[in-house]
Amino acid sequence: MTDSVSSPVIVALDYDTAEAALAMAAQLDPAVCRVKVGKELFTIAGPDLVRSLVQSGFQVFLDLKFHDIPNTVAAAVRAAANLGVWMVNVHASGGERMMRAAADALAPLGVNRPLLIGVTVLTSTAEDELAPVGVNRPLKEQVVALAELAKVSGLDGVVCSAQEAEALKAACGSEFKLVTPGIRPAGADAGDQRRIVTPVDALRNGSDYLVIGRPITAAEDPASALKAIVRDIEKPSA
Ligand SMILES: O=C(O)c1cc(=O)[nH]c(=O)n1[C@@H]1O[C@H](COP(=O)(O)O)[C@@H](O)[C@H]1O
Repeated sequence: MTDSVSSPVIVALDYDTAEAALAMAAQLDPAVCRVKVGKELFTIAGPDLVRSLVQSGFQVFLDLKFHDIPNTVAAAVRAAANLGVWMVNVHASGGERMMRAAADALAPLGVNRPLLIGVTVLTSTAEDELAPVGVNRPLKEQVVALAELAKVSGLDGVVCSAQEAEALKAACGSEFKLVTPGIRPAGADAGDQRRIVTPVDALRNGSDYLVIGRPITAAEDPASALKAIVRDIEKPSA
């Protein structure tokens, strides 16, 4: 799919009703930003909502972070592609065979296939949370290792923190897409996120796409909050 959207921002539509998500989408311009449908909204509003956003002209990132046996994940990403989404993700920790099955399932769709992205280490995870789940190397090494595995498995890129973007571009090359949540304008509340970066710094580090939820959706005027972020990242010094 072509990059016809002017900003790298993906607005996370983390709402608990289809009406709220559509009301937010109505304030957004599909020529300026993309939208993300995650677990909460999809569980509530399902594929009809996704189709409706696609029909409104949005490039949709379906963020369901699939992690299952290869056959199930392959079928799930195929179902996502049939909804017309622009991007879909799986957990890179599901391993090479699972990721290859997902990539192989999308390959027959050619240029019309969604981008297939692997989640490395969630941006809400801090360094000291890895050992208790059995990961005994530094967080950045874990992110790079999962990204390299995603790349050899045929994925288009990964979800990571923009804190790791520079290391990942060096390890995986400039074409490998970096999708970075945990984005917070200076002074914004981190909430449950642990590895946060400002929009300007994220792009400087090499992020291709910025996933932004609460700094936009919880703002008093979400459309203005998005405009301010876009203005910031388009400044010549950015
Ligand atoms: O895959 C994702 O989109 C994702 C991965 C990750 O590591 N961290 C992360 O925050 N996300 C999603 O990105 C969004 C971030 O939202 P805010 O923290 O409100 O900006 C949420 O919808 C998360 O589900």
